[in-house]
Amino acid sequence: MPGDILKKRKIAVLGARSVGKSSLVVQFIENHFVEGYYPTIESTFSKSINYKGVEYDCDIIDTAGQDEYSILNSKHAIGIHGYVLVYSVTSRNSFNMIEIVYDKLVNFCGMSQIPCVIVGAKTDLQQSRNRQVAPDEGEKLASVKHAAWVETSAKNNVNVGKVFELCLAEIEKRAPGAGAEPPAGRCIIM
Ligand SMILES: Nc1nc2c(ncn2[C@@H]2O[C@H](COP(=O)(O)OP(=O)(O)OP(=O)(O)O)[C@@H](O)[C@H]2O)c(=O)[nH]1
Repeated sequence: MPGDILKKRKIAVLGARSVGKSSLVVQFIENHFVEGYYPTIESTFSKSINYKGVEYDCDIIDTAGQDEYSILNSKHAIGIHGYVLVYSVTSRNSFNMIEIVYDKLVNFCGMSQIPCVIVGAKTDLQQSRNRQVAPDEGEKLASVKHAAWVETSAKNNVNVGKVFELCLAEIEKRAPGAGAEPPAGRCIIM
């Protein structure tokens, strides 16, 4: 049965520096929160994710923080099935970076949209520091970009698993034949 075949999916996590990309990935993979800040060069993690009864063998690529002048690394666009674009709800600049990174990706891929989830991270800090990005701004940007959107706290483990479920949902709804059973006796594209 097609549902029994392990499907490989590559997900890249991008966004400005220090927005919490690594913390989100580490919380998801290793179930703990990293308090200190250790700038990432690049790390790849593997995890099997069950989504709608199908087991997906996922590579999650945690990338170095970007700024508006960063050149998109082709490794983060070629062979990637879906994207997690992270901003911090306490940083307007990091929110502005989402559109810049998104536009670089669609230009590079030559597509009008990409499977993507936009993540507003560090919601636990909204009380102590000023929240700079309102939830409806995140939601609106996501709707313009045909992306999913969610707010998270890696520290309190809020919505961390949901990020990757939403990403798989975005990938699968654009997959060839999505929503339809593959015709019997034909090849299935993995
Ligand atoms: N309070 C709080 N702090 C967080 C959260 N997520 C990350 N941090 C802190 O924010 C800082 C940066 O987190 P990282 O996960 O290293 O950020 P990053 O985006 O991977 O950073 P780069 O590797 O530079 O791109 C660290 O001190 C984390 O402990 C969160 O949900 N809540």
